[in-house]
Amino acid sequence: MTEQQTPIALNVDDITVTYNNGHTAIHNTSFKLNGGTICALVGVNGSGKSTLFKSIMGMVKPNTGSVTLNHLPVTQALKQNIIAYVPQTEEVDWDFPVLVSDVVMMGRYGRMSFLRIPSKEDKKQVDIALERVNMSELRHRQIGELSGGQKKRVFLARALAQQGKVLLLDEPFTGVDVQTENAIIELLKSLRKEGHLILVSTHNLGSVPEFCDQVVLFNRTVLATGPTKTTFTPQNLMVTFGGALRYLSLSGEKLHEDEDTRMVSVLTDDERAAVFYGEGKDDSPHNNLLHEQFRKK
Ligand SMILES: Nc1ncnc2c1ncn2[C@@H]1O[C@H](COP(=O)(O)OP(=O)(O)OP(=O)(O)O)[C@@H](O)[C@H]1O
Repeated sequence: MTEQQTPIALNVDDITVTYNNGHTAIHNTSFKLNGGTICALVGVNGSGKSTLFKSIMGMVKPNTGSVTLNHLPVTQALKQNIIAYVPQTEEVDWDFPVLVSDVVMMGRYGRMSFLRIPSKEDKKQVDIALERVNMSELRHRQIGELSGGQKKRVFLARALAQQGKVLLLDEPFTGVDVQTENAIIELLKSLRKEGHLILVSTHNLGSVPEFCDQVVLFNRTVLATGPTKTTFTPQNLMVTFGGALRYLSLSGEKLHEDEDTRMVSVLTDDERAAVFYGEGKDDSPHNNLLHEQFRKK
């Protein structure tokens, strides 16, 4: 079977990760996703989202359980360039003297010989990737000279140049303006149409129903997973955010097709998605996180 014909599938099967210091960051975590999906990974700070990404990428080895991509173990999937990862901005050394186009070319390394001499095809894919994230004009800039949003787009371009059908994005919207966020969302939607499987962690709850068709609600293990319409409910979000979430309004399509609208209210298109929180005196990290989101509006 050729790469194009292979149905895309990610299977995380009962993984547990304990770091060397004895901390079990995630446990008994299982979910399955197929191509043509954008899935949101949602959870409080420290709930283990990055650890989950790193486990899928084989950067952290689970103590138990397994991750397979297209029924292949991660190590083989990586060799076949099936999967690309956009890490959190803080995990990258921005002082490293390298040009934007060089960073994007790194996405092609897995397809080059050990001499790493770019072919015509490599250069073409870098051009296409830069164009798709609207960064062609800045291709000769040093990476350290870019703004936060531009850096995100360069790393997205690197993942696109890799031409992996599975994309993992760790908080791609943190520190980016609304225009850039919308541009990234539109790009992800077109990748979904092309059959990509996209798993994206985000703290921006309001935009999840706008572009994610699946969700994984997470706190060290999967709390709920399934279609956004039926899973991204106020009740499930209450559980995910430790009960700090008092009231939630979501824009986008109707979340419930039946009569039971529960706490979900549907806003008109021009109303921005909004997440409201109670005025309680709860100073827990959960509550502070939610208030922080509210302030950003
Ligand atoms: N290398 C490590 N060694 C030991 N503990 C770690 C390591 N990396 C992360 N942890 C711990 O594992 C837990 C999960 O961290 P992780 O970064 O996966 O969470 P997260 O959900 O991505 O958080 P955030 O939303 O803040 O980015 C945290 O308690 C963190 O302190």
